[in-house]
Amino acid sequence: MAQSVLLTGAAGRVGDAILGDLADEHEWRLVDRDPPTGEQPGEFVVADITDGDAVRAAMDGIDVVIHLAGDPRPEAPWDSVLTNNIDGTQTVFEAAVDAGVEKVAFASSNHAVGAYETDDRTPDMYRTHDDYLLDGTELPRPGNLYGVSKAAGETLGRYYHDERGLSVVCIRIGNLTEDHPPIDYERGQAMWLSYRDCAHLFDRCIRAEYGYEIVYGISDNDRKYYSIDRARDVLDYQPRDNSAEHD
Ligand SMILES: NC(=O)C1=CN([C@@H]2O[C@H](COP(=O)(O)OP(=O)(O)OC[C@H]3O[C@@H](n4cnc5c(N)ncnc54)[C@H](O)[C@@H]3O)[C@@H](O)[C@H]2O)C=CC1
Ligand SMILES: O=C1O[C@H](COP(=O)(O)O)[C@@H](O)[C@H](O)[C@H]1O
Repeated sequence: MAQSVLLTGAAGRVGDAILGDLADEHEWRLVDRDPPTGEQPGEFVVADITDGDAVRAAMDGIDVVIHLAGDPRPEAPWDSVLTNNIDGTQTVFEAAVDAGVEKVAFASSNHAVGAYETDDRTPDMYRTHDDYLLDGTELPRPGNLYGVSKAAGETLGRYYHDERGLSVVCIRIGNLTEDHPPIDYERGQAMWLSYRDCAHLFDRCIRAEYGYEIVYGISDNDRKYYSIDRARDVLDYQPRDNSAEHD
């Protein structure tokens, strides 16, 4: 059955990947502070996610929220991540609970755990002979303030699940690129997420049943230091791409 889905950050790259494959699969309401370019698959609300009134209005009649909006730069300064990523995410979770939304999928990041990539582990952990693996049960270990903001978003999700009854899945997205994995970048190849696997993963977040989860969002790359077992088990994520199959 089609569900009513609110997609924040719809005008960005991850939003583009999701809507590229799923435009006809659900009833979409799109939110971004940047106005749309071209035709959209649903109502487009131009709003900032830190504007509580606008976010509450956008939640009306919504079953599921995919929350992407935020500053995606690993080098983003504290004032930006505090406003866009932490305050904005709290505003979205709070409005979702108030509106009786069932589930929220939160775009977390590999950078929430970037500091596990210590000097003694790298670059081996990016290569197939190495078996170092993070599975989503480890504590956050950010290597920058952007990663801190994503860990904060995951913790907000934990609170809104435990105390406010929301189903929440946090996707620690790897490196999304269109058509092929990053070139000459071993780390990016190990955490590549293809556009079609990205769309499929978020489709599973819309359709699956869960309580509170943290999963990694990468394709089925030969070398991976993030496990996708939890995404497979809980969401029935079945990726089709593998960075090793590209030159
Ligand atoms: N692209 C990637 O490989 C990865 C992305 N992510 C996360 O996924 C999400 C989406 O990332 P991308 O699509 O790559 O970034 P993007 O910059 O292409 O898209 C983000 C969108 O959010 C909007 N936005 C930002 N702050 C906003 C605010 N306060 N109110 C309303 N709209 C706002 C922007 O206008 C933009 O359209 C981000 O939260 C990012 O941290 C996480 C890991 C990897
Ligand atoms: O969270 C994010 O991660 C990806 C991959 O990180 P990078 O440091 O290897 O580039 C990044 O491209 C994206 O912009 C960011 O939001």
